[in-house]
Amino acid sequence: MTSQEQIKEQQRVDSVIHQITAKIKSVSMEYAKAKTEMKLVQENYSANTSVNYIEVDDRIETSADLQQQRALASRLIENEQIIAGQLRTYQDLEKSPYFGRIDIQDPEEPTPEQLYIGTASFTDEKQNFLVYDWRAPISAVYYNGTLGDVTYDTPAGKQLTKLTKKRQFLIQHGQIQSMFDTNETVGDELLQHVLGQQNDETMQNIVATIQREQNDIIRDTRSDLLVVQGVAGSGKTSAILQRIAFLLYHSRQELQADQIVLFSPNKLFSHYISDVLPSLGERNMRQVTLAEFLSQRLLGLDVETLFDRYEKANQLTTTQEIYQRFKSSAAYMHQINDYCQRLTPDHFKFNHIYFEGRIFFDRAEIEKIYQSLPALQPAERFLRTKNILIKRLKRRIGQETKAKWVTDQIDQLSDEQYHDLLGTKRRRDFQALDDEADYIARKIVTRRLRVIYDAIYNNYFLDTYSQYADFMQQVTPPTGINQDDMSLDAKHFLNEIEYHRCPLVDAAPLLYLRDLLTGGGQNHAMQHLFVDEMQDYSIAQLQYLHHAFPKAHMTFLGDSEQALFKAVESPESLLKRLKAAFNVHRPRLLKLNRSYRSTAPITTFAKALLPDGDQIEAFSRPGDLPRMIMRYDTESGLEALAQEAARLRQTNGTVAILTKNLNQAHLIYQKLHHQSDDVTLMTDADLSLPKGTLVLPIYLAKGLEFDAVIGWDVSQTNFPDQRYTGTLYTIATRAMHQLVLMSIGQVSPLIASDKMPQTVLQIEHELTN
Ligand SMILES: Nc1ncnc2c1ncn2[C@@H]1O[C@H](COP(=O)(O)OP(=O)(O)OP(=O)(O)O)[C@@H](O)[C@H]1O
Repeated sequence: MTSQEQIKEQQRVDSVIHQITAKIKSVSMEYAKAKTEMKLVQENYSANTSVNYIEVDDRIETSADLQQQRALASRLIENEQIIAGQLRTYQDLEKSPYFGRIDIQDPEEPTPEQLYIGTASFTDEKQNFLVYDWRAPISAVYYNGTLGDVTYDTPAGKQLTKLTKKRQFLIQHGQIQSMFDTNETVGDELLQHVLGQQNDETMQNIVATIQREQNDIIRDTRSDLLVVQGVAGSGKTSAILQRIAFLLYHSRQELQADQIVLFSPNKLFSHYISDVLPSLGERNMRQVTLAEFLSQRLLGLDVETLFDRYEKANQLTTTQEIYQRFKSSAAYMHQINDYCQRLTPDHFKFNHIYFEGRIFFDRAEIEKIYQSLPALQPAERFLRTKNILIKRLKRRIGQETKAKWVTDQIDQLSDEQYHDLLGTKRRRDFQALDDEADYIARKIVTRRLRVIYDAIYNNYFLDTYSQYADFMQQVTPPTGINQDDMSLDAKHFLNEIEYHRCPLVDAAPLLYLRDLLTGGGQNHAMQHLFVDEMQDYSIAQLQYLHHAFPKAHMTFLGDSEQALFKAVESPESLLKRLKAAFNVHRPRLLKLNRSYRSTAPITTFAKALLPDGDQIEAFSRPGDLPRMIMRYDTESGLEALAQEAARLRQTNGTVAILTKNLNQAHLIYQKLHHQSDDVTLMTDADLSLPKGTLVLPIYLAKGLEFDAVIGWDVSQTNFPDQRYTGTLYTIATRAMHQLVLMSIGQVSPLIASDKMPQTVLQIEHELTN
């Protein structure tokens, strides 16, 4: 490209930045004004809240006044937040106003038009677009089109235009660092540059370099079930986040960030991705891990986590494995549904409702209510039972108001307490003095019996656990286990419940049964459900999520090769199973085969670990060959590890030592942290990733990436057979720039196999088998 051309482009950059700076100035003034206004209201508000109440009437007036001020304050806060958001967007644009340019010529136009694309739109005073948002319909051409005739979607339908030029820019601090014209989606030069950089503490947005197949995921607004199977490092997580930003832009009026929920693999990951949406001027969606979601819904129980499962996964007997598979299947959930539909009223397991240690509503009474109702859907019948119980509770409250303890309590009330009970009522609202006393008595009894109301409201009168155990005893078992085995398992489940524990595999089925019988548990407001690392979810769990968010469009992303303890399944068969389980209309499967995270030598090694690794395409970024270091006892292995970690740290911001399990992570940490204060042991409770040397079990590193990775003890003892292929592959693919593997004793046959080309690994010692 001629330097003349670059000078011209730089002049445009300068001119746009000049206008952005002017805009920042005016918005800053607006912001300062909004802040002052806010402060005034706040001062006024706190002056009012310290008023002494003398008369009830005063209090009512003051509180109306306060309410008005509160509403005003929240409006001002909202306004202040909007302006602050705009300011942040302009400040980002000021450093790098855009990253792309397209020249397009519409059929009826004599000359092409030049459009510039950036992370947000920017218009001049006459509302001419100086920068187009990357999510605008026309911007799709930048990501999708090669030069020539192209079409793009608009609200009015498909539009045809001719793409005559596509130019990419790297602009930093207002200066064009490089620019290229390209016919590709996004040229490799820019991608090389971005991917070669050191890892940041949090993930970056990828809008400047989105690839065509990623763009398909981001801009899909049609599918109700979008399944993305992508190899490690192919940008699945990145695509989710840009997709959310796109959806928020696309449906600005109807969709709010808190109507989108993302299930993420762990809390570290939640933090890791938390900057992407704000960097695109959007609020973050809701984020939750499966463990958090299940324990919120099963309050009082200690629900086994995926991490507990990883730690135990290889201790399961064959029969236990059959249970696990069965309870993870759509067939099991289907049987729960059938069971609930067929359940006769005399098979309901009701609980007594207790009050202060004594039975308040007897289970027999509840049973009778339920049985007396017409044969409706279980949930409807349950709701009616609930309403009758609440009516009876109200009646009991009415009777109790006459009790002596109530009159005694009224006599002892202070003025303040009395007014408190009166609430917004005034003396003149009552016809007679008795009415007022009655009102107060009711309030007192209602407060005391509130726990009963809560118990009814929360369905505590159904013994869900016994009901689920009853289901297990009736279920048709799969081949390999019989009815007696299922009964034993039901006993085991109830025994766990005694200790307030719930096995992970039972959590979703249990909740499903509870929801079907009680009619609860569904959130109809959620419009999009995203599940990252879907290979770690069972179909039963996914089905429960679909039930819990019935209106939500689903986007599930995963890599079956990274399943840490599950057989690999082809994406097509997975989609088929999901389609059958979910009853969706517009399912779509997309695949991402190109891996961007790691250097080409690392990806080449990682793909050689897999039986069907050929489909993985390495991005052509050069780097060192992965190294294999062998030692023959743990002590010298740990020595070598310490040296290796220190060596890698000299050139890398983060070095992660990844282990198979928590015990091994502890062992390493014990040894290393005495030698260096740069070492951190990461646990499930950690929320952020520091720089330095990190030690963590692989399941906590899911979805994350590090400058350098040391895979600890990839020996035959630790990784004996193909059940560990997924684990090893996941370890190797966490590395961006450098990968070292260490083995104590003979190397795992997964690595030391005939299939592994000798050229993909640099070996420090000869392999012994
Ligand atoms: N189009 C792109 N432009 C720039 N960087 C990209 C692009 N696509 C992916 N990357 C980078 O590649 C790395 C891997 O992306 P991401 O974590 O989204 O992949 P993933 O498929 O979710 O990986 P995994 O399944 O292994 O966790 C990230 O650093 C991401 O920023």
